[in-house]
Amino acid sequence: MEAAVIPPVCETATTGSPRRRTKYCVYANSRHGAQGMTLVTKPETAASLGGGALDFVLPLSSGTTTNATGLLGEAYAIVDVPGRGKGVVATRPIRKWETFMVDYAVMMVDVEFAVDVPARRGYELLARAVEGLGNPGSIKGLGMSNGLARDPVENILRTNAFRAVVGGELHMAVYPVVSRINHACRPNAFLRFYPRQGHTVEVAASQDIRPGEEITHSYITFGQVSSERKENLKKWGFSCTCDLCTASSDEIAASDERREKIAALKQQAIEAFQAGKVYMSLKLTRQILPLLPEENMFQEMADQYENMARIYYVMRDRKNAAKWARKSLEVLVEQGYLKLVKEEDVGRMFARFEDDEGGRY
Ligand SMILES: C[S@@+](CC[C@H](N)C(=O)[O-])C[C@H]1O[C@@H](n2cnc3c(N)ncnc32)[C@H](O)[C@@H]1O
Repeated sequence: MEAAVIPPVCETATTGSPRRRTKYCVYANSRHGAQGMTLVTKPETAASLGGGALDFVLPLSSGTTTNATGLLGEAYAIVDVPGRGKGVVATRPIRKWETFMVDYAVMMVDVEFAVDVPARRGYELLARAVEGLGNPGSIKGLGMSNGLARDPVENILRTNAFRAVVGGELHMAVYPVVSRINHACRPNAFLRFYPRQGHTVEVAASQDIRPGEEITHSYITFGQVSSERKENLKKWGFSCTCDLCTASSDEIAASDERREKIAALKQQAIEAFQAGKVYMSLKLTRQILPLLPEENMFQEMADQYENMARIYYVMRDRKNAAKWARKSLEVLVEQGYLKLVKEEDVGRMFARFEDDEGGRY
């Protein structure tokens, strides 16, 4: 395919001493992937990525097709969700752990750009970055719900961007389809990022999802109680209307109680292990395991199974240590982080326990 890389357009910051003023450029390739790709970054960062910065090979997963509005798979559709703008719903049953969506960053902006470049010129460069895409509509149509932004592209970045490290520098990255997925405090899906593969993100189900059901992921760390979630979602600028936050006060209180219990047990298990009370630590960790599914805290399972393996390892019970190590690795396979469980992975886990001198839980 003929390349469609436009010559970079640059701007030098007006802050800092004249010799050390940072330069930022817009690099765009309108034919990268389905939508194009645009990068607003320092020339050194672009250079560190080599010639392939805007020319990643984008492997489309099966079941994913492209159309004018973005990467659309047959498993989901983007629809209006009352009170939450747009959202994503399942159009067929999605099985637990199934990977049903793949998306790519189409726009990445160095986080320091907004601080270093004066607003008016910065907004011009951002607009140019969007126009450099093969399909500017994939960015322009995204949600804007940030009350502090003074420019539409800034608003889109603030509402939708994820953090991404590009050439060692922190950037904001926008994914046109994944950005449509709303937050839930007990979500039914999760994201796996692949920064070294063209900043791809995959979305997988953490439970069975019915047709018509909204697909959600968590914008914040899992397992928080309602008051903490409210505080942490403030920086996203919305008050959450997910199923858990709009449940009855009894249900919210029961969930908070379970989450507090899990947090307390985790803390006590660590303290017992560190004090050399391994039987106590084992007993406490065993109590955590059945509580996790009740809050769908699936992303903790592998860690807790690994903790079981570590405790048995320190107790010199190699048979049980290997059993729990395998269980932990099996969870990572189910969740798509690992291809398969190899015996050498169990050995590697044990070597890690040795390196930690059994001291770290
Ligand atoms: C990344 S966007 C998600 C897609 C967005 N709804 C759209 O129309 O494109 C984040 C914005 O969606 C809305 N949103 C996401 N999850 C929500 C929730 N649980 N409750 C209320 N609003 C939510 C908020 O306006 C938030 O700033």
